[in-house]
This record gives sequence, structure tokens and C-alpha cells, in this order.
Amino acid sequence: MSRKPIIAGNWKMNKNLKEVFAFMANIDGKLPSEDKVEVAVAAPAMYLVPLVHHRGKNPLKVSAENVYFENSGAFTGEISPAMLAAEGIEYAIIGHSERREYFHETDEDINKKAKALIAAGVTPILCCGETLETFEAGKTAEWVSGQIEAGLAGIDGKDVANMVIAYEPIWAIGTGKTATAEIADETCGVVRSTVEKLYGKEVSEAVRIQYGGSVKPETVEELMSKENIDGALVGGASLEADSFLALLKMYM
Ligand SMILES: O=C(CO)COP(=O)(O)O
Repeated sequence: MSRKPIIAGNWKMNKNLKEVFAFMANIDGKLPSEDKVEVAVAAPAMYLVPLVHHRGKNPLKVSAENVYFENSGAFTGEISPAMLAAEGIEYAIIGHSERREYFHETDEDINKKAKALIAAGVTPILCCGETLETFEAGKTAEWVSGQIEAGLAGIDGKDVANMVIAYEPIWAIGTGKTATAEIADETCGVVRSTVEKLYGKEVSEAVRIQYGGSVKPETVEELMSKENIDGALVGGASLEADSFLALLKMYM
């Protein structure tokens, strides 16, 4: 299988600009080769352009944490896929559980965002994941495949093949409670079989699926060794350069 792993930090609503520059200085020249792994950081909107300008020759992709689904117009406070594309921002996270929960984003909004990003040439990182209640009720597979079907509705297989999907169980985000590598792999497998059911084997073998939820330098290697896990989406452990670099150690 030739899926290239993708390790992405998600800074959420953290850091000031000085800290962003310090992070960049501390990772300068230290990232692993692009041949082995794709490395990205998702940052608050106001840091995206500075990140693109300061990455220099570092093989670091830049991701938005959210985006709107229109390209321009009277949508106060939003940023568009076209704006991201014009500044060389490669990825945008959509449907993070924090957006779904605190900002009431629906599967339909997320699907529109995915389509708008693809049309603009920005790669979506589509998030899915269940609550503790759903997990404990044994309904994870049903829930996650429903989110994936709704999120991908009407999108062409060739575009899905290039997307990234992140499975992030809500009960493991910021709690220090990582899903075991087995559980993470099993549910990433559910995501892959949902894609296979919708688009066939070729697309499901191409799409990259990340695990997210309390991933740490100590747990990342085992997670990455699993068949259905092609990367990680990392919150807390991506904030400091040392810990971010430690997540990438296996690729150095
Ligand atoms: O939500 C996450 C990444 O998008 C996970 O956050 P933590 O790694 O802090 O649990």
C-alpha cells in the first residue's frame, strides 16, 4: 500500500503570533523528508499567511481549522476556500467535533464546505467521531459511517481519493484517554469500508485516514503501525515544537 502518512497538528484557539514565529524557528530544518511523511499544522485563520511566508524550505503544509462554503460576499467574519487557495494554504479541517458541538455545524454544512474546498483546490480534512454515549452503546460504526456518507454526498470518487478523513472519538479529545490502537484501527477500518461501499476499492485504498484524540509522542508509533491508520491529527501535543518534532521521530 502506498498511502503516504500525514501527521497534522491542530492548534485550535492557541498561540499568539510571537509564539507562532518561535515554533517555526524551533522546527526550522528539523522536519523529516517529504518522501516519508506529509507534515502539516492547522492554525487560527490570522496565522495562516504568516505560516506560509515563514515556512521557507521546511516541508510543512498549512491548514485552516475551518472555512465557509461561499467564495466571497456578505458573510461577516468568514473566510473562503478561494482565499485559502490564493495564499497557498493546502488543507482545511472541516467538521471538527468542536465546530459541530459549539457552533452547531451540520453534516449538510460540512458537505457544502467539502465541495467548495475541492472546487477551489484545497484539500479537506473531514472529521468524524462519536460521543462517549454512542461508543458505550456500541453504535460507533453506524454513527461514523452515517457522518461519512453525509459528508461525502455528491462528491466524485476521484476527489474523495485525494481527501483526508480524520476519525476523532470525542471521548478521546483533550482527555488524555487515547482510543487503544485496536479500537482506532477498527473504526478507521469502518471509515474505509464506508468509502469502499460508496466508491469502490480503488478510492477506499487511496483515501488517507487519520486518527485523532490525545495522540502523544509515546502513542503515535503504535497507532501508525496499524493497517487502516494513515496519520494523526494532534491537538495538545502539537503545540510545542519539541513535542511536535517528537511525534515525527519515527520518520527522521
Ligand atoms: O481534536 C484533536 C485534534 O483535532 C485532538 O486533540 P488532542 O490531541 O488535544 O486530544
